[in-house]
Amino acid sequence: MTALNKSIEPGDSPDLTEERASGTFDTNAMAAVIYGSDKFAQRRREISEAISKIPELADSAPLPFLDRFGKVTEGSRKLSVILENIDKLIDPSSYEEGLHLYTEVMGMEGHPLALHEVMFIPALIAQASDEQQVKWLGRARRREIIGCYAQTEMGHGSNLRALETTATYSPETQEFILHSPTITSLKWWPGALGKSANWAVVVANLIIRDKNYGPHPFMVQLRDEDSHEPLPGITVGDIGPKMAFNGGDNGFLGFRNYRIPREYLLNRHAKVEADGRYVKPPHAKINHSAMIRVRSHMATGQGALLAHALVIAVRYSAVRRQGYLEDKSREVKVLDYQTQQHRLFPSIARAYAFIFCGFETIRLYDQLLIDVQNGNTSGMADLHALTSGLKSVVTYQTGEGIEQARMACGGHGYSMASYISEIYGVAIGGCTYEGENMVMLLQLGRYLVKSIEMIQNGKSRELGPMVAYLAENESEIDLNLGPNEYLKVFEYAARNQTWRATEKFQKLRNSGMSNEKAWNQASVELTRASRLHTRLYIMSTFINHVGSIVDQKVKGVLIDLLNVHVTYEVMDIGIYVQGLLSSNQMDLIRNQLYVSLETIRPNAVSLVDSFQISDMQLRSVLGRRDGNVYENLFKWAKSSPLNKTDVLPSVTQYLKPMMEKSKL
Ligand SMILES: CCCCCCCCCCC/C=C/C(=O)SCCNC(=O)CCNC(=O)[C@H](O)C(C)(C)COP(=O)(O)OP(=O)(O)OC[C@H]1O[C@@H](n2cnc3c(N)ncnc32)[C@H](O)[C@@H]1OP(=O)(O)O
Ligand SMILES: Cc1cc2nc3c(=O)[nH]c(=O)nc-3n(C[C@H](O)[C@H](O)[C@H](O)COP(=O)(O)OP(=O)(O)OC[C@H]3O[C@@H](n4cnc5c(N)ncnc54)[C@H](O)[C@@H]3O)c2cc1C
Repeated sequence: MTALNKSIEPGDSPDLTEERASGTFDTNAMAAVIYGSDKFAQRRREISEAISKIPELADSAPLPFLDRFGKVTEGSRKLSVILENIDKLIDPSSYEEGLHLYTEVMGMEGHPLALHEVMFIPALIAQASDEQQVKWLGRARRREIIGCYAQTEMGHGSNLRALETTATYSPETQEFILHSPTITSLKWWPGALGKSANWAVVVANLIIRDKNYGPHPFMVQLRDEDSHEPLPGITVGDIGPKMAFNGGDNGFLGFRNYRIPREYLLNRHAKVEADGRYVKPPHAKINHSAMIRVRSHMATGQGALLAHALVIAVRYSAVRRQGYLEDKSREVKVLDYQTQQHRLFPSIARAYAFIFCGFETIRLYDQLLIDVQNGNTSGMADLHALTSGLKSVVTYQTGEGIEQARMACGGHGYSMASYISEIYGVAIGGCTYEGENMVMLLQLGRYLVKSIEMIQNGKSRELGPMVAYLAENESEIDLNLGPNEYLKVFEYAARNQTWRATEKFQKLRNSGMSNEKAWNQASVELTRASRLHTRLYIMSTFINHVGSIVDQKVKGVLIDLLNVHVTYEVMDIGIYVQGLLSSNQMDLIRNQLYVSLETIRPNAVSLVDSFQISDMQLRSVLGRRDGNVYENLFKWAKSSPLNKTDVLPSVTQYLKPMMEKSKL
């Protein structure tokens, strides 16, 4: 019996055992749905089992007790153990298996290869020519070199057109000269840059004969491959502690007229010939493909983070007893309170929705990658708009859900023993990285405005499938018919808001205001339209995915979860549907939501168990699979370095003399 399936083990908390017994479906079958196939769900369990057999892969101390230096060292130590044992643990050619291995062993804190896998290698795949891939990709995959993705500068992250780092072409020597002209031009934030990476994909403005061709990606060696010392002309270091990711070394980087060969411009799409002739890429934004890739993966990634926090909060809520309902002889599980269910269950639904929606988005990205490799860039604008909105909505809602999960654990949720604050710190980083959320919502807003303009110009037929609803008229809503009717409510809200925001923008512009000023004055309304459009997409992919499930018991509980989702989401956007739904209909939906919370209640623990996050990965005293929270909380506190001695030196040095003095 593994520690991961829904089976009940001797010594488990009776409260959790009771919860697992009330589940109506097989958690392994649900895990197969969550992880895309039974085969991969099974592989995850096998990998977790294999990890548990290598004691050196365990944390050397609870991570919250380590200082920054300890966390960075711990990440590198574990990486070396992983690599010594890699063939025993995973199929090294599988990205997904690698991701599971790293997530479980490393925890949330970050490690030297995170950006290497997530951005550096993908940037080489998308932007390096075949010849360049022969030169670098194999070395990167074999981890002979460690890379990062260095784009953001101290002064500019969102506005890529204002980046200051230059790569000036010298036809005489056939080199690019990289230079950081100001303090604000220092690269700032790239993960793994500070201390780990020896190579980087650096984004710099390409200058040829005084003409600026805009940001382009260059392959740049930063450190000596033997000594790991920075190369002459390179200034590099760590930017200091952050809200989270403190086992990672986000860094700064400056160049002093640093020369690289002409062949180091990643030239799958844009080229500079020896004489300085520039060959344009097939699409102006093709250099942004590494960002599009990460944004496409963020729905699944954030869904997993939300799931992680919910495993902790839901299990803990089933063992935490506080207060009374009808039976005054025993306190109730806090999970029985309607307020607790309302706090947690819609987030369980969102975690599932984000994961399912992520499947579809990754499929769209993989298709785009193939199309672009074949010279067809026509899908780029659609996917850019979609993923811009999606990363913004899922990161924001994930942050909200995790914070509610923390509060749902009361005081112990505030302790690092819950691990929730670490998950929160990591998740909300996503609101900022890969494009600040407001900025990205406005990118989608721009696309929505263009779609409305097409309708106004009689070109509705040319609209893509995801925006076709903007041209439709609303129909009668019968809310007894199920999720598809709720989808229509969302379509109404998104359509109405998109038209209103566009018309506001157009009216301001037509009044003589500049395009930019009119845009700025309509921008809050535009971001609202973008959020509604994105939430509609999430809901529709959730509905479609549930419709495709074969296992009837799994499908049944997912339909219950879908009912939580659609009713909660529609209540949440009440202000946008006032013209469509009567107050009687709103009351009906509200009541359906409360009924659906009760329906989900017996399956709540099984739904979070199905994420199959091992205790090692969970790193939470409150969320442990066996539910034995209290004795382990005491053990955890006793392991605090502060408890190594009864009397601290700071007490002897400062507090005792103070108290002695006060006695006189
Ligand atoms: C795989 C596992 C995932 C888990 C990850 C966990 C690990 C954590 C790792 C964290 C790593 C973090 C890395 C980073 O943060 S890297 C740096 C990311 N930086 C950004 O995202 C910068 C954000 N800014 C931008 O993307 C652009 O500058 C912006 C889109 C905001 C504006 O670009 P620009 O000024 O150049 O363009 P315009 O606004 O003028 O638009 C011109 C037209 O181009 C279209 N456009 C813009 N971008 C794209 C694109 N990428 N693809 C297609 N089209 C694009 C835009 O819509 C305009 O079109 P129209 O003229 O037709 O309207
Ligand atoms: C954990 C983490 C990891 C990161 N990893 C990397 C990495 O590996 N590589 C890398 O290159 N970078 C990395 N970054 C940097 C990240 O990509 C940028 O911080 C991000 O793109 C936001 O840019 P900024 O910091 O310049 O924010 P700013 O753009 O300065 O945002 C500040 C405020 O201005 C607003 N704003 C800006 N422009 C507009 C506009 N046009 N309209 C309306 N409002 C606007 C924003 O909404 C925000 O409220 C990382 C950042 C974090 C937090």
